[in-house]
Parts: sequence; C-alpha cells; structure tokens
Amino acid sequence: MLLIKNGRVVDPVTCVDEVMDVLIDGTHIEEVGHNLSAADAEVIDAAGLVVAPGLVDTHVHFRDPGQTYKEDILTGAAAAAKGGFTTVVCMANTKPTVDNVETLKYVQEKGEKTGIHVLQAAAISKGLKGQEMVDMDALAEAGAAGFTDDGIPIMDEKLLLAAMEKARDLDMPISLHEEDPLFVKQAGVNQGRISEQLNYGGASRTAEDVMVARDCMLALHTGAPVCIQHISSANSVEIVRMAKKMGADVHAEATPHHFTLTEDAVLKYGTLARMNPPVRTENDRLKIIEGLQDGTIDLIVTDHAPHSAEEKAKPLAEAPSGITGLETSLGLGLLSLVEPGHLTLMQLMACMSKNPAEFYRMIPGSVTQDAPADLVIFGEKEHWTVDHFASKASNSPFKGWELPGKIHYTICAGKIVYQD
Ligand SMILES: NC(=O)N[C@@H](CC(=O)O)C(=O)O
Repeated sequence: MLLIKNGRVVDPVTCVDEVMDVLIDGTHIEEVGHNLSAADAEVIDAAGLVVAPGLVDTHVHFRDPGQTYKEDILTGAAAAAKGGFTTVVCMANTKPTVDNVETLKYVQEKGEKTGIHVLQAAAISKGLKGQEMVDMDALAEAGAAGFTDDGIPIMDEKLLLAAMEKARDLDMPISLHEEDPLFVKQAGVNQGRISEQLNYGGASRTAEDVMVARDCMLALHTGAPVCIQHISSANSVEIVRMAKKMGADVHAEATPHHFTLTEDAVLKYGTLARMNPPVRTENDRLKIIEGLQDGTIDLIVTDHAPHSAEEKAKPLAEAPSGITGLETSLGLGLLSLVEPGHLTLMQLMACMSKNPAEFYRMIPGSVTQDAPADLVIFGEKEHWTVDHFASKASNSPFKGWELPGKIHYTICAGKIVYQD
C-alpha cells in the first residue's frame, strides 16, 4: 500500500481542488480523504505538492521498430514517466509502418513491459503513401488506439473521406497532419521574416489552413471524430472554432513548442527549432493560447520527436524536423499558460489528461476511489533546470531553461515508475 499525505488533489474529472490524502492498494486507489492512515503503507509526504491524474500524451514518436538509434519503446516510456505521463499514444511512422496487425502487436507487447500504458495508433494508408487504405477493421479489432498518417498529409480526398466514414462507424479517432506540400518550399521553418533573413524557403501557414478547412468540412460531412494535429496557424484555430460551432466533431492539438516559441527561435536554436509544422509568429502563438482558453483546442500533446545529435547537426535544410518533448511538457504548460494566467492549473490538467484520454476513447484518469492509481505528483512553482534526458535524444531548444513544475513522482498502476 502507498499513502500519499497532504497533497493538493487537482482532478479535472471531478473538478476537486483540495488538500487530501490518497491511499493506494495494489493497482487502484482505495480511498481519498482527510487524515487517512494505513499501518503498513509506504508514505509519500506530498505537502505543498500537486497530486493529479497521470498525464496522457496522445502524440509521441517512439521510433520502434526501425529507428531505435533515436528512441525505443523502453527509453520513450522512461522519458514519458519522467515527464509525468502514465499513458502515451505512439504514432505510426515507424519502419515498418504500423499499417498491419503484426507491427501493432510488436509495439503493444513491448509496451506492456514499460510500466506505463503504451498505446499505438495505426496508419490510415499503407506505408503512409496516401494511396491505399489499411484494413481499419482488423487494426481496430487488434486494439489500435486510432488512425493517423502523422508526419505526412493525406492529399487524396477520396481516400480520406472513406477513412473518415470508417472511423465514424468504428467510433475511433482519426488524426491528421495538415501541411499541403504546394505551400511548403522548405519544411520546418515558418515562411516569413525569419525564413527570408535566412534565405530559406519555409512553410507557409496556408499549407495548414487549406487542409484544415477541407478536413473540418469533411468532419462535418461524415460525423467522424477528427483531430487536427499540432495546430500552428492562427487562421487554422479560427477555422476549427467555426467548424465546432457548425457541429463538426473536430478537435485540435497544441504542442508546448507552438504555445511557447515563435519563428525567432530558429535564429537562436537552429535545427533544434526546426519542426513540422513550424513555430510561427507571436500572433499565431497568442491565437493558439486563445484556442486553448475557449476550448477550440482541447488537447495538449508533445509530438515527442526524438532525433540523434548527428542528424540535428546537419544544416537547417537537411536536418530532420521535430523535437524531444515528453520531459519538458508539464513545465512549459505551467510556464507559458498557467503562470501568465492564460489557463488555470485545472484547465491545464484537463488538456493534458482528461481531454486527450476522452478523445482516444479511454476512461479519463481521476483521483477518486476505485480509479486506477495512475498519478503525477509535482511542485507547481518548484523550479528545475532542463539538463539530462531519459530519452535517447536531447534535441530540445529548451535545454538549459529553468522551468516550474518539478516532478517528484509518477505512479502508474500503483507502482512508482519515476521518482526524484
Ligand atoms: N513533427 C515533426 O517535425 N516530426 C515528426 C513527424 C510529425 O509529427 O509530424 C517526426 O516523426 O519526427
């Protein structure tokens, strides 16, 4: 038994925000209340700390199978636990692609050995080629968490329409990477002031906007549960807001880098600030925050995209896009959203656990009796410096930053999976 004493329970499911004790027996929460005691329990003194449901990240790349020099399922899960996450959904752009039941099962089986909940999304198209649909029925049956060609936009509207109709029938989420190559001269950097200064082609926000507009209307037409992945453009936020008003079951993700950084980061951090879609202007950043405030954007995800130091040492035009994100996500959420008063801590916890869990058809974590003992314990205003990573990769522009939200414990299924 594990007894967490005097923590501030912040639960986005019940909306409880109160100092209480939490008693864990086995894999589940036995009791939540005041002055709890248990003779033989291990005690965690959580006075001054927040006790919240384990964080849920529904957009990570663990590179396994195929690119395990960047990350593997075990190191990815260790990075997740260090970042306060107890559940992750891996994207399908592995080698081979998760477009078949065998590869899906490989991830699921390896994931079971990690101590956290590792779920896997399946691709929408075979080999992410955008030409032939996967067997969505078989992959759903085998336990895929959802469907996505993340990393690559789906240009074939007919294929996407069929996939959305199938996702609707299966009641499963379908998530979309929105960047029309027609408007991407060179990927990873916003097309604008900084790209011009660097004489780099850049990626226009129109690349995202045209696809978001199309896919919001397809979502409305089909009734499928659709997620706009890593939204980056102010216009796209407005389009999602409008589509939601029209009744589309459309959702959107924001990443910590998109609500923290602007295109100027490329000058300072070089390839470490290269990502798809790129970080853009202060106006885009502020509109993303507004989207989080009014619920237009309901999911915060990391897009944890580990790459090796050698890969990121290449010139801007050749380095791969993406940054490692699991270990800095909570800190950046607190720094960029809660500290300036844009979101309450409760709202942040909803975006980082309840909402992503619900969109992916899981029962959201809650600090209540009989709920699974998946918890994170952190000091909301306790600062720490980003230095070493549990991830194999350290491709982060946030290295050296001082962030709030030091994590003391991550507990999954009643077991301590991270402690500091
Ligand atoms: N975001 C990125 O820049 N890269 C991701 C792909 C993705 O999530 O789009 C990756 O797999 O490296």
